[in-house]
Amino acid sequence: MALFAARDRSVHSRRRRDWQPAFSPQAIRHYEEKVLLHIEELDQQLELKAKSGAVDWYESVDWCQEQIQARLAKGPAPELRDLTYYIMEKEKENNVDAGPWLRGIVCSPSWREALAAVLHELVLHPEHIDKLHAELGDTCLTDTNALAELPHLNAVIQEAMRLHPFLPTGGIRKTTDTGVTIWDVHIPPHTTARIASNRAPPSSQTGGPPRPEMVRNAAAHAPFSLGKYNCIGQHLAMRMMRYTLARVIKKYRFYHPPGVDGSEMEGEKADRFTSFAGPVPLVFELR
Ligand code: HEM
Repeated sequence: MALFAARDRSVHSRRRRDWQPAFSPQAIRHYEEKVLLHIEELDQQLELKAKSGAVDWYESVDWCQEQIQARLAKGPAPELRDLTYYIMEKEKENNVDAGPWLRGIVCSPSWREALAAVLHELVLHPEHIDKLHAELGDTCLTDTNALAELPHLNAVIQEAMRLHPFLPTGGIRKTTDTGVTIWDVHIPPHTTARIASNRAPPSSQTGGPPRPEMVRNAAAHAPFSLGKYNCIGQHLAMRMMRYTLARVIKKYRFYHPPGVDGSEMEGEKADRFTSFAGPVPLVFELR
């Protein structure tokens, strides 16, 4: 059973405690060496295609994921500093075969779709591409601390995740023996509830990312969910996104090819974004 599906609190906490060391800052620093190699490969793919016209963003990301799938098929590197090996070994102790759903996470639609959302919003609001390019300036593109300090880069990522939530309907939660009252609504005991994410107005109405003056309560935006079941990979995911975007923005210009307007990811269609699997055609040009 996948970690997030473990509804028994004590089972979940025990398994999550086992996972925690795999997401410690030291462990993440170690994976980053590998992540940066994959970003380098993605960049090479983009550069090749930039020379030959339109690029479907997913096609390049899929290529990277195929490389990861192939590596997983060979079996994870048998050392405890390898994320997949560590988790599979820990889950074996819990009698769980983590292989199938771990593959789902590592090749997760979450971060690739979050990145597609950022690129989509940037193409609709290209003035932010220029602003990000200026903000990046001489920043070292592999310095995670420096990238984490860039306010516009982080605001753009957050705003794109708000407009295109990975889980538009929120995660599933079950009430305990007493039920729960939220504002004036009582949810009875032992009831499964799905919490709707904040429905965001389309970016054409908000003027695109980011609009700090529109933020009334920053805590209302929780793209990685909250509490004991929140995303354990969120710091890794944010770092991967910052590295990838910094590289792409620094090196390329990108826009929709003629006849494409991005409407596939807007309006009502955006509500189905989680399962969005269509092409995201963008033209990439070397700066
Ligand atoms: C932008 C990228 C990502 C987004 C938006 C995201 C979002 C989420 C959300 C909303 C949840 C909570 C689900 C719930 O409430 O039931 C979750 C859980 C989880 N995520 Fe992520 N995630 C991302 C990337 C990752 C990565 C890169 C990893 C690991 C390498 C990861 C591993 C997990 C795990 C293991 C859980 C279950 C945690 C638990 O139940 O204790 N996620 N994620």
